[in-house]
Parts: sequence; C-alpha cells; structure tokens
Amino acid sequence: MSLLSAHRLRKSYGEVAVFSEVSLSLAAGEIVALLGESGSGKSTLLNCLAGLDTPDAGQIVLDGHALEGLDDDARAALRRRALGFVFQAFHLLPHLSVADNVALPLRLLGQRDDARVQHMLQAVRLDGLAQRMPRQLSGGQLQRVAIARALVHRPRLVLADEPTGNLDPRHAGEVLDLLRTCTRKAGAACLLVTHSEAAAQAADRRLRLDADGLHDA
Ligand SMILES: Nc1ncnc2c1ncn2[C@@H]1O[C@H](COP(=O)(O)OP(=O)(O)OP(=O)(O)O)[C@@H](O)[C@H]1O
Repeated sequence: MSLLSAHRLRKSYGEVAVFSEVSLSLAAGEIVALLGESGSGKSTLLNCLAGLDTPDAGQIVLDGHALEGLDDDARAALRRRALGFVFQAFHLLPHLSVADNVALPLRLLGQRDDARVQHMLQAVRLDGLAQRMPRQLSGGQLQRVAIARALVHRPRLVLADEPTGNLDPRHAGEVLDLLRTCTRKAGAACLLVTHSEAAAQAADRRLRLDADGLHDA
C-alpha cells in the first residue's frame, strides 16, 4: 500500500520555477533517497509533501488523506499523527530540555511515555544528555535529538532533510540503521534527502530531482 503519493506537483516562487511534473509513491517499509543539486527544490518538495507548503499544482495523498481537501487544522492533526519530520536546521525548541524536545510529538498527541523517550535517546546515544538544553549540544548531537524526536511517536511517514549532514561516519551509519529499523518495524516509509553517497546507497531506491521532475538515480 502506498503511504505517500504525489501526482504531477509543480512549484514556483514568484516567477522562478522550482520543479514541475513531480510524481512519486512510497510504499510501506521502504526508504527512498532523494538526491539533487543544491537549489533543485528538495527541501521545498519535502515541505509540500508534509503539508507545510502548498504546491501550485498537483495532488498529494498522505496516509490515505488528500492534502488539498484538508484545512490547516486537519493538516496539522494529520502531520502530528502520521509524520516524523527531520528538519535541515533541526528546529528544536530552545527552552525545552533534550528529553522534553524528544517527548514533544507524544505530548502533542496527548500521550506520555517516558520509557519510549528514554529508548529513543539510547538509540541515538544521547541518554546521558537528557536534561541538557539544546544550546549546550554540538551540531551532531542536535541532529540526533531531531531524529529521536521525529521517530518517537512511530510515524507512518518519515521525511528527513539531510539527517546525516552533521554526523561523522559512525554516527551517520547508526542514524541510517535507526531510520531503517524504525521504518521497517512500524511498516512506515522514509524519504531521505541526502548529498551523502553512503546514505543514498543505504536506501532501497534513489530518485533525483531536477526541474522537470523526479528520475530514478
Ligand atoms: N521562501 C522562498 N522564497 C523564494 N525562493 C525560495 C524560497 N525557498 C526556497 N526558494 C528557492 O527555491 C529553490 C529551491 O530551494 P530548496 O531549499 O528547496 O533547495 P534544496 O534542493 O533543498 O537545496 P539544498 O540542497 O541546498 O538544501 C532555490 O532556488 C531557493 O533559492
């Protein structure tokens, strides 16, 4: 079953066309790498797929729901339930501890599961830093917090924007393993923007974005 499908998406900023004719389908259990030159629109596409930005044309169906038929509240509810997003700039909340940042997706769903938060922190090797504040972490540690936060509520779809960009090869390998394990175990799907050859090779398939759409890479 397709967890995410997009059909003929087009996006411009003013007069500047970013992409057109973008179609894709992600099946349960698969990890797909999204490649493309800097500026080709990978982050823009991820934002559109998450319902955080709106394409100028085309349809997106996320976990069985057509995004264009949903108002802002319904989109936000779907995002909270079904989606884990690893932002390129992490977007951790600066006034919350590491543990509270990771717990946030659960809290937004009205849930509390300290054991699950602890498990995710262990999985990204940050269990010793649970009470630190984000400003007290390195770039690679912030990135691992963002990954734990994206996976803690067992989302059906994980959209990850360069999730290994700040990590050394060992930590990058661990994060990719974690994304793979969580994706497979939850029957979820993961779309992973990356410039890393190792990360691309760890995916089940690779797609390249350019101005006229997505192509197998
Ligand atoms: N809010 C915006 N307003 C105008 N142009 C934008 C906006 N956001 C992105 N762009 C432009 O859209 C294009 C695609 O940007 P995007 O960040 O999606 O690329 P990317 O493929 O993710 O790049 P990178 O690999 O460098 O992160 C770029 O030319 C960028 O300058």
